[in-house]
Amino acid sequence: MGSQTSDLWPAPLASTAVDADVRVPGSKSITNRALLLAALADGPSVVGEPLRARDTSLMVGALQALGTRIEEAPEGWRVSPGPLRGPGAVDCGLAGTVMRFVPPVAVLAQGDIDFDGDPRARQRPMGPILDALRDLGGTIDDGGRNALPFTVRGAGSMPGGKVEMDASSSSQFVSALLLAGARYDDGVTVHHVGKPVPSLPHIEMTVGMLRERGVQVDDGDPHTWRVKPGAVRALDTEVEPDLSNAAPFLAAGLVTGGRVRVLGWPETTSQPGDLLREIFGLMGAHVRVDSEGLTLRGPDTIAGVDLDLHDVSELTPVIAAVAALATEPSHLRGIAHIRGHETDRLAALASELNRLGGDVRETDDGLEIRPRPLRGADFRTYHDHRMAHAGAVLGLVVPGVRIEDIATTSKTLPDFTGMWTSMLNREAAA
Ligand SMILES: O=C(O)C1=C[C@@H](OP(=O)(O)O)[C@@H](O)[C@H](O)C1
Ligand SMILES: C=C(OP(=O)(O)O)C(=O)O
Repeated sequence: MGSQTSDLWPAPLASTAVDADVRVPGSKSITNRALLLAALADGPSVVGEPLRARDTSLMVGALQALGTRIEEAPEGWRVSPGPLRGPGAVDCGLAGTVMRFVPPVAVLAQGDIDFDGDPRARQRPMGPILDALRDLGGTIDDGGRNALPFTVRGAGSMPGGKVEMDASSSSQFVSALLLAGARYDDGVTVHHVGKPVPSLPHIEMTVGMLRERGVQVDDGDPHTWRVKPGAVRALDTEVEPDLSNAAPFLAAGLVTGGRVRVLGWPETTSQPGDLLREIFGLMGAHVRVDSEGLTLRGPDTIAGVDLDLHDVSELTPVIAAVAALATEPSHLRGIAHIRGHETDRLAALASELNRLGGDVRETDDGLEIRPRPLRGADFRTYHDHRMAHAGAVLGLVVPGVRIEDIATTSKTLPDFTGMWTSMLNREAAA
């Protein structure tokens, strides 16, 4: 990969301060939860304004493989639940939300469901969720790998009950059990044991979306979540813009000292990307939300930050890119688990920022970034959409950055290059 020139995208340099309105498509995390809950619901519903990207197509394909009908509707996708059944095959691609969220549904199907994904997907942590499903009464044949590929031998129902699980390597293990748990005979009680669970806002998103659909969830005790058995009510919804995918566009305003407005920023949200307001504010940006959206105005110089990103770890690549352009050192902490994301993001960020002449050191649980003048080079992305976003941000101000496999952005933003170019041409990127 990356050895051929055709794989390299010359990242556009910003000739002036960016000044643009941007519309980002729907949230990956909300779209895939809404689809899955619609497939488990007591009637048909519409997922409006969904994200249409690789991760959400994979979720659609997975649910269809289990017997759900999903069709185009004027507002988005109409989901008609059917009896869950195998045999079937699920391609997880590199989507954490598919490989973690769908097996707890597959145990409810009648028949065998085979799961596999991209080569890197086979290395992403799966053990805790597979063990938990077995403890709750499911049968999974993984050849002793505790990882993809595996077969869920669906029995048509699932006992459920109480389970202990170490979710320190991904919050998605907890979300996965909660999302399907209402359909288990005894519901589900998940008790986390181990180092702190990362990305807690994503678990809060899961709990909120379950409650919106009438599912009773008790999250009052520390490290414990209880879902009562019962129906998941069908609900027509509209997906919010993906605030994590807004990160590179806002960063463009920040690093060029320009202005970027992300249209339709929700007033209240469970998305961790909302924390960008605070984080980019600490880095010197002026940020304001009004009825139109969020407007960021970039500073003359970028401040260094010392941040624990445990709760918002998917924002790390773009924050690291901005930190490399600051006037002071930064320390990003609490993110050991992102070594298990699309790639080992700590290793990838250190290696690519240093390839551009940066001075970045990996720590056990984060990165130390000491800004240095950067120079153009080929920026590797390791099949990671957010590495590509980081490279594009750097390329705005560092001449000669070429990004390997920019198409990897299709995981969550198929038209990333179109949106990026429109932003630089001062048009609203729709
Ligand atoms: O539940 C979700 O939709 C997600 C949870 C988080 O996973 P981790 O807890 O593995 O970081 C996040 O990083 C990922 O992008 C999406
Ligand atoms: C970690 C991420 O994705 P996934 O849902 O595949 O875990 C991400 O999008 O940053």
